[in-house]
Amino acid sequence: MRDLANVYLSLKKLDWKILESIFKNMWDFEYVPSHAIIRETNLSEEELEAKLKKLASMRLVENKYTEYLGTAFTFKGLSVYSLKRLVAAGKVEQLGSLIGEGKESVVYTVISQGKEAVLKFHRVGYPSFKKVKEKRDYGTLHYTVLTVRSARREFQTLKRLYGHVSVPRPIAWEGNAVLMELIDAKELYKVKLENPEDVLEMIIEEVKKMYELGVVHGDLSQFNILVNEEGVYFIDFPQSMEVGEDGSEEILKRDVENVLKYFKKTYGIERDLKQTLEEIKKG
Ligand SMILES: Nc1ncnc2c1ncn2[C@@H]1O[C@H](COP(=O)(O)OP(=O)(O)OP(=O)(O)O)[C@@H](O)[C@H]1O
Ligand SMILES: [Mg+2]
Ligand SMILES: [Mg+2]
Repeated sequence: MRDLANVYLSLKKLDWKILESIFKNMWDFEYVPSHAIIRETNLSEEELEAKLKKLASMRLVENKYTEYLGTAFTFKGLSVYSLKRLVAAGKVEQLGSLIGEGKESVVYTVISQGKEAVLKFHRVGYPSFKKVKEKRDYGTLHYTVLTVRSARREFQTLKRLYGHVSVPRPIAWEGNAVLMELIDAKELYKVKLENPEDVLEMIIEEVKKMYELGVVHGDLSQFNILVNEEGVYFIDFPQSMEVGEDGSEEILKRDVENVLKYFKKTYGIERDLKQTLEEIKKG
């Protein structure tokens, strides 16, 4: 994913058409059959096969021969195509630098409407999709469909919270990519707080507001809270849940417990879990 800009620039019009066709059809096929792409691109069988081989050598697609030739996006392929859609929509002008590469995402800075912003590419279930498939029954959906869902969930949750809770402003969502405001702040675990009691209160206040808006973060910890002089910010929402959804109370408890444990371990602050949860839930 480090060479995303070069890959992007090397793709020709016809390559983009093929990627577009895979995107359109990936909801219905684990491997999109070549005939579906041929119908949309007017390429011959031989031309398409040659193109798909080239795209596979660039690690943008994975081809599979069964009764017919089928193809599916890799994480990189879906990401570069999602970027293309954001560029086409006028949301991204320039790709910046890679600022984070984790299990579940690759995060870049970009220039969006003249300002620096964050572009997060989701990759849930990648690369061990087979395991995911065994655990929960997704039928023959390709894992790329799951990454799109995860991106959509993050975008929708940010939209719901922005303006009420301290989260980055969501700008756009395409494919597995979420474009949002860049927060100039550091992860909580990297910072030595001078006023940890106040910061903990601010965090609990925000969790309470989220709860009032019907959202449970789902992955709250010192890694997904950013802090600067002005306050605290919450990021990383693909696991977010609706209040009232099955299991959401347990997840809320885990979220709050993570935060309280961190403040106890790092700053020796004692705050009762049960009481804190009651505070969050009382209107
Ligand atoms: N809006 C933002 N502003 C500034 N930095 C951000 C923003 N969004 C993400 N980051 C940075 O990118 C990192 C990864 O983002 P995020 O936590 O959303 O993804 P992740 O999938 O949890 O990554 P991981 O696989 O490491 O768990 C963050 O820890 C943060 O450093
Ligand atoms: Mg994170
Ligand atoms: Mg995460």
